[in-house]
Amino acid sequence: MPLSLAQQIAKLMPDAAVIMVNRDCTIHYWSPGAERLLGFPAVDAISQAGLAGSHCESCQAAYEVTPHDRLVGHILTLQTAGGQSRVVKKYTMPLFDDHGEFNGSIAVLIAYPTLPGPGDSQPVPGKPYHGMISHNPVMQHVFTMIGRVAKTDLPVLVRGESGTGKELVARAIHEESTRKGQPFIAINCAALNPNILESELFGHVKGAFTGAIRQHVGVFEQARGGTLFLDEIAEIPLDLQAKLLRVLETGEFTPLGSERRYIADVRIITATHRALREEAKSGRFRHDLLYRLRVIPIFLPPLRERRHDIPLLAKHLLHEQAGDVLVPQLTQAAVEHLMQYDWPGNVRELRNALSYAWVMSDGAVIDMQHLPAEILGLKNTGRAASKNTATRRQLDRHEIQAAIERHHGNLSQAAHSLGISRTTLWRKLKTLD
Ligand SMILES: Nc1ncnc2c1ncn2[C@@H]1O[C@H](COP(=O)(O)OP(=O)(O)OP(=O)(O)O)[C@@H](O)[C@H]1O
Repeated sequence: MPLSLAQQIAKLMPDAAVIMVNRDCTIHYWSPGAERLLGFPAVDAISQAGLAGSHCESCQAAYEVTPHDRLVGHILTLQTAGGQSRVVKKYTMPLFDDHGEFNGSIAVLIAYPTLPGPGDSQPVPGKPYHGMISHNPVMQHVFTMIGRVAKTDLPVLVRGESGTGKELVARAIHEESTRKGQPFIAINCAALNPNILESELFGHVKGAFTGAIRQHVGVFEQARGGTLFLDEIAEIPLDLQAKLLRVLETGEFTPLGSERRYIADVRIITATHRALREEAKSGRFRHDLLYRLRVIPIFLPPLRERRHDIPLLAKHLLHEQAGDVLVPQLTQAAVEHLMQYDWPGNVRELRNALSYAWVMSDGAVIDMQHLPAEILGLKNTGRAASKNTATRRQLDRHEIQAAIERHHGNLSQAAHSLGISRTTLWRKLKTLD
């Protein structure tokens, strides 16, 4: 192994982290610059296979080097030994022996300087921040990240279970950025038929395919100058992933059936509930697209991991729902049940449960018996069945209205979030007048 080569690079670039890995990808050299930039002493780093798997997805991407890796200036966020986020540019060069076999690799990481310093955005714990409320430290860190990344155009990937607030984060970044005032367009890649997804993204000209009776402007064009939020990005088919990658690389897109290329002047924010690295490992997601999209990863913890937020959130959501009308109070017993439940649907489920409870209560006090059966730990028996049709109708109306508002009138997305088809939603809207 040409250790002296790594040492020479380290001498040449004392501020950079110079890391050399063996053919089995264990760390063989860790420069003094790496100690300073990443905070891990060389004695801890050497012989480790990628330090950081346990606490940071992108750390693995930073240290792990495969025979095919040849990364030129990829921007990554990683965590230092002290738990700070650090944005770096990563360069990697695989090395091969005389027989052409992979023989380790050298990685050089340099601090990426364009992010503003801490303190630029000052969310206050317990106060709403772009519609989100929390006093959980992880969420507070997310709010701070939002303020910082908003000052750049770097691609952000938001990961979190359904209903954790991924779209709210994307909107907040847009609102904090200089693109504020320009369009924010959200599209759910899972909700659309893969056959029309390409046209939804890039648009098509009249006659581009059978049934294309008129021109269609895609979301890349609709969001021009603003932000494009691609939700459930892991669900896009591989051939479309290749096309999206090309757009990100060239900064241009071509509508289906068109000869013309357009500049893609959008900031891209993506979201998924899946572990994209795992998707990439299993071949369902392109590695190169993953690296392009996940420059700044933001992770949203599920609600069951921040239970202490539940009373605060419940109050906030009831306030939002009741508006200026009398805001119902939750009894201690109701709060306790809310805090014990696991919330697989996260904040969205909490919102729906409160809508339900509000309808079931007298509107002034919500007690435990007003909560949905699953939250009380009851099986879905008589209680659910005994709901009378009138209440069910009211509840549906409220849920549906809330879903449509949340998705800004987009019925497909509203239907998706309610777990019903677009046609069923139409039918319900008709019966509910
Ligand atoms: N921290 C929060 N404070 C207040 N409301 C929140 C918070 N997080 C989420 N919500 C609310 O929860 C609901 C779901 O949020 P959002 O649509 O952003 O989630 P999501 O993660 O994008 O969901 P999905 O992946 O299913 O699209 C919305 O009504 C949103 O207003």
